[in-house]
Amino acid sequence: MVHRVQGQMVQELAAADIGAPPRRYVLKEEDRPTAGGGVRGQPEMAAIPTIDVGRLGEPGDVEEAAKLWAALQSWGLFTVTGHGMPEAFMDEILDATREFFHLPPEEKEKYSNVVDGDKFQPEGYGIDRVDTDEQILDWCDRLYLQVQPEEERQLQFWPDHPPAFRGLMEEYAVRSEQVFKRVLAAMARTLGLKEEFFVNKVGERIAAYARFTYYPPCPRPELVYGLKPHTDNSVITVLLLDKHVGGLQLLKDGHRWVDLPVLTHHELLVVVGDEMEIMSNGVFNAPVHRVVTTDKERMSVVMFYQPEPHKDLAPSEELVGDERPALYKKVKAKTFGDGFWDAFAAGERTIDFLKVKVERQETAAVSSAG
Ligand SMILES: O=C(O)CCC(=O)C(=O)O
Ligand SMILES: [Fe+2]
Repeated sequence: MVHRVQGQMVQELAAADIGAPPRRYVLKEEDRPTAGGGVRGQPEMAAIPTIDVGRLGEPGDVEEAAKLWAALQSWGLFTVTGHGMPEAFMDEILDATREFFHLPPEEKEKYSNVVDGDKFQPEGYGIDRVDTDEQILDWCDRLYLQVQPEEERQLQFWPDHPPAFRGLMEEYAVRSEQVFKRVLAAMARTLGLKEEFFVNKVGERIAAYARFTYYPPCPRPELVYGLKPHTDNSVITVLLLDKHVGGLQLLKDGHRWVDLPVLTHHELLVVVGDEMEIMSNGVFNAPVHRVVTTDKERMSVVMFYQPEPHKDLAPSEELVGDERPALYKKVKAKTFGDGFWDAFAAGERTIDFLKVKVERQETAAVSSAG
């Protein structure tokens, strides 16, 4: 893949008071958030289920587990309470994120994701990868860091400012992983499997990546995406969202965009990712989602949990049978993870881009005709 010169930081563009977003950001009419009419397409507000993760795995959690199952089947995501994180701590993380993005450009560029002149690499600060001149760019800047396993941290990309940033992220990595593990155990149990089932599949040295996204105020929100439609490159994703400004939308039933509510009570959001879709043989599906912008700045801190890179990703045998043949081919976790960046730049799902879905011949039709 040829890496083009990476574009400008969106935050600087927005600060230049340009009136309208440059051509590189403007969506084709049919892709705009307003397609379907009205402000932001006037999507409906999703009634997202809330799961108390503190209750999952405790005696008598039957009701909570049933809610989890229903949430996964109808939405592929849910909000989370009972995560044990103090409110002040969650606020501090979002405050530190805001402080980082509000640093002068030259301070942030110390952590640039462009190295050797024009070579993009995922970790660090910048915009997402630009592969072609035709690619329509998202209205956001981001900082991307591997946080687990600890030995894999590339601390040269971890901001020194604000000074609290590193300590907060170290603690958040631990606490967020607890949520991840609890949810993973509960998901296995909803399938009648042992609670270690998925944890064993992904390995003990789970990879966690943090994405801090900054969506600058946009002068014409109806023309751009904050973040284009995608599914997550994760087993599951744990999100800490801006508690003042919304923008996250979900594609429901394959055709209508619904707004996710602003989470004002220190809830987290958990989203099923592509790797879980494959491992569960499509019993759990990764929801397509996107972010639309407004005239206000917005932030999110998102943790992607991925299997150890050498692990195979494949439909679990326990979830494959005559009634439900394997829907996905086996692929190395690392191949899938690397493929995500190509797919994302191209605006495609990794599962489609890497052709991981099993193409079934029309055997039923043939045999019934024969
Ligand atoms: O900013 C958000 O609300 C969601 C971001 C997201 O979907 C992602 O980082 O994968
Ligand atoms: Fe996402």
